[in-house]
Amino acid sequence: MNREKLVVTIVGCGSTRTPALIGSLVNYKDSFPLKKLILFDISKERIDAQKDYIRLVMEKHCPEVELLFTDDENKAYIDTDYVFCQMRAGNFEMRSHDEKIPLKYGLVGQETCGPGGFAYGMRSIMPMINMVKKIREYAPEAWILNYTNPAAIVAVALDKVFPEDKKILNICDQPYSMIKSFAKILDVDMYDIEPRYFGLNHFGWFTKLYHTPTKEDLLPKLKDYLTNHEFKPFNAEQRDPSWLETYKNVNKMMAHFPEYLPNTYLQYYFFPDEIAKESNPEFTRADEAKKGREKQVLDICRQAREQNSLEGLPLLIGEVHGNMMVEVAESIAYDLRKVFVVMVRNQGIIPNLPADAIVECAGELTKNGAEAYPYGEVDTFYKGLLENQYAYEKLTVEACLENNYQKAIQALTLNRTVVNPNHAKAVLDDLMEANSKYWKLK
Ligand SMILES: NC(=O)c1ccc[n+]([C@@H]2O[C@H](COP(=O)([O-])OP(=O)(O)OC[C@H]3O[C@@H](n4cnc5c(N)ncnc54)[C@H](O)[C@@H]3O)[C@@H](O)[C@H]2O)c1
Ligand SMILES: O=P(O)(O)OC[C@H]1O[C@H](O[C@H]2[C@H](O)[C@@H](O)[C@@H](O)O[C@@H]2CO)[C@H](O)[C@@H](O)[C@@H]1O
Ligand SMILES: [Mn+2]
Repeated sequence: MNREKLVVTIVGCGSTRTPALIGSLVNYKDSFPLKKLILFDISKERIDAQKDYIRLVMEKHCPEVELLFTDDENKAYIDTDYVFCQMRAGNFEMRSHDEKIPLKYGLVGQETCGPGGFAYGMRSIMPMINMVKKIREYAPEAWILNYTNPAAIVAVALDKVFPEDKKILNICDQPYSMIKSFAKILDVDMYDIEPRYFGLNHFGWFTKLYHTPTKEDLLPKLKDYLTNHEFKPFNAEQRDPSWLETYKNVNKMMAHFPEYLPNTYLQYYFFPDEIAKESNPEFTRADEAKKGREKQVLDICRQAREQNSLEGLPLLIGEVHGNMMVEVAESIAYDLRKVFVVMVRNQGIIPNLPADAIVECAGELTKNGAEAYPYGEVDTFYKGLLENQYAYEKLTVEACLENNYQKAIQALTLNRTVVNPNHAKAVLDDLMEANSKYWKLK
């Protein structure tokens, strides 16, 4: 395969998902060949923590690829073709506040949903806007593939600020991860499943699962299986308890609404009280991820640095996040028209939802970006849920861009995990205090 070699920049390379992303780039080096890999982060400390492992892996598997590690945003985007963006404004320290503060008020504490997702969105919007501006200074034609969360809020903000920039694609790996889990249950190849899907990011439903070799819709068969089997992720043996609980709640949601298969994130919007009550305010997902993935990856990187070799160390591969990032870029780079659940401006894909909503639906990734399949109108139940959630997203972005406290109260009051304006005010004031370094509303 003789494909043009590319320059890729990873923003937020200090992410503990980066070593596995490097493994995915190695995995796909023939079909997504690199000329240069630029690894950028604002924290030199976090770059240095993983640099040796990454360098050793690339020297072993892709010695021809030029590597640049930098904390200088004026070096990060020179001649780049693809920007993989995975920053976390405020790091896990602020994620922990996002997840713990709402629990003080009996509200869901979560990374991307509810008041935690609101606060995270308020922190992420300006750094993401500044990043796009900086990229466009150096690489006006580069594709910006954004994974930074909360993707729903970030996507609405970037679309509002850069409406004419056609080379920004926001992406979520949860549908991809769920399809991988469906494939294991159905005993088919995940790449033979072509989904149909509708909703917003972290707030959507699978409606069809076409098996491309037979054209059969496998969703009825999967739903039948899930009536008497717990839904488990494909990699259940490696997942932390909170994720297993999350996947199990899909069964619970389908008991009420059996028509479509819900994204796991809908659990927070249908069962907010139960989930808040079952949460441990001393040990939330941020703590679980630090104890799990973060510790495992940093230990491997530390050993590589100390021994200056990969001896006895695994080649980490991103079975979901990393592989998907590369497959998305590959499909765009070489116009492969691969089908993903993508985030696009609605504009009639779902005619009875706001045209400016950023919806999640199935589509093909081409050299011009996502070509979404028209979905059609959604029924009243879903329309009510989605219009309410999009109004929350839109008001959150406006509150941030206008520093508007009242719009923040409206956004949180609309959010299905909050509802009561007394709770909205209490949690907003507490989150604003904790986030005073990042955002302030008047
Ligand atoms: N879209 C999806 O489905 C999906 C999937 C997985 C992770 N994520 C998101 O990816 C991001 C990374 O999460 P993680 O846990 O892998 O990473 P992490 O929290 O381990 O590290 C994030 C890195 O971002 C860096 N950073 C912060 N602000 C930055 C800025 N302005 N410019 C450059 N770098 C900056 C930090 O220094 C840190 O090294 C988060 O936003 C997370 O929610 C999204
Ligand atoms: O709690 P974390 O930090 O482990 O993951 C939060 C992210 O969860 C989703 O992505 C998951 C995916 O759903 C899961 O199955 C597994 O493969 O890891 C993925 C992340 O690499 C969600 O889509 C993201 O938005 C969250 O940030
Ligand atoms: Mn996601």
